[in-house]
Amino acid sequence: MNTTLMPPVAPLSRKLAGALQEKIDQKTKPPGSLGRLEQIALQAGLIQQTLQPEVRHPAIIVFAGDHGIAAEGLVNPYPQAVTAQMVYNFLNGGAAINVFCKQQQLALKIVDAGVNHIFGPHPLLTDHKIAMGTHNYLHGPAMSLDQCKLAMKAGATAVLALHQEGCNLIGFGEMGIGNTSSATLLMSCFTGRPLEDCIGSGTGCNTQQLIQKTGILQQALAHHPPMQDPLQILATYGGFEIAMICGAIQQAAALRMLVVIDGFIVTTALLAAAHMQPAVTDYCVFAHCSSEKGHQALLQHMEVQPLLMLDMRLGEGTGAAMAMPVIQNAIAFMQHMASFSSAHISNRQH
Ligand SMILES: Cc1cc2ncn([C@H]3O[C@H](COP(=O)(O)O)[C@@H](O)[C@H]3O)c2cc1C
Ligand SMILES: O=C(O)c1cccnc1
Repeated sequence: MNTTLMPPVAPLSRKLAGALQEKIDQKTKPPGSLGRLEQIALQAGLIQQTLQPEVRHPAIIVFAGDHGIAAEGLVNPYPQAVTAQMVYNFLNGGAAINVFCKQQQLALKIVDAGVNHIFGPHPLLTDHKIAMGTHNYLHGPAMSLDQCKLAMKAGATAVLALHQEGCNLIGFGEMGIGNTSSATLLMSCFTGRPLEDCIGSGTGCNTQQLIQKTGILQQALAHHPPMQDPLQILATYGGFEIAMICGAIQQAAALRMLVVIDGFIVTTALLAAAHMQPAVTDYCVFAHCSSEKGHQALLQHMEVQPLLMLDMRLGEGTGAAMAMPVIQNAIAFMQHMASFSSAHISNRQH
């Protein structure tokens, strides 16, 4: 499916798994004692097809886009204008993701996927604007199939640029007021779970607002026929930033990069990507379990384990940024820890 649209993603070969596990087990520690770090080291070795995996130029890309549904304020506690205002905050270095990237020495790129505002040129900002926001999916699809394909290709282009700068570890983030609603609808369509299992309070809906959000999203689902084609589902309910992340993930996996999945919204972009190319998930590390309600169920549905539980629910790639040091340490132990033989330590229990 979609093999002509996106570069093909090969399922991860486990050819080196035995040798990688042997190397991990020869490190000066009881077998398995580095827990999830050992799994990440093994995964990085399989992705990079080497016994010496390494991290080069780790980066976060934040894709920003506006949502037609958000203009009416019925599903989002904050006004649509906050998307553009937050993009300026990213460019000025003031957002949470800026602080965390600086702290962790991660490169940060911002992509205008389709914000309802014209930005001037800025060294941190890449312009891949598809339109001034999506259409309201209460009345028709959020975007055309052509726009959806364009968005996926733009996401791939953004990843290609970072890869050419030497990056092999990439985290994805998003900004788009109203995008927990898109993510909810995508989760419900792709998993077949009822809306109530997928919906949460986003940026902070109170009880009344959550009832209203649920009613509106039920209307959206009723307005469109049930669909099978992942591209059509993505175009109907997605955002430009979500479609770009869907394409970006596929490109990153095709380039054998290690992909760090952020919170609820980015996980739904991966869900769409996995329905186009199932092997993408092999290349992913799941940074955290967001406290947005649907996320835990979604991770369980995908049969994956998040690294961190920090009760975060921000987006922007902040969860991915938190997981980066864990991943870097996993690869560092593989590179730098002594083995039992090199350190002359007995590798036997008495
Ligand atoms: C100031 C501010 C900064 C944010 N940074 C990320 N989000 C997050 O909240 C939005 C989704 O929530 P909802 O669907 O409820 O609108 C997205 O933009 C997401 O990235 C933010 C939201 C706000 C208000
Ligand atoms: O988990 C997320 O990614 C999330 C949750 C709420 C609002 N924005 C993002």
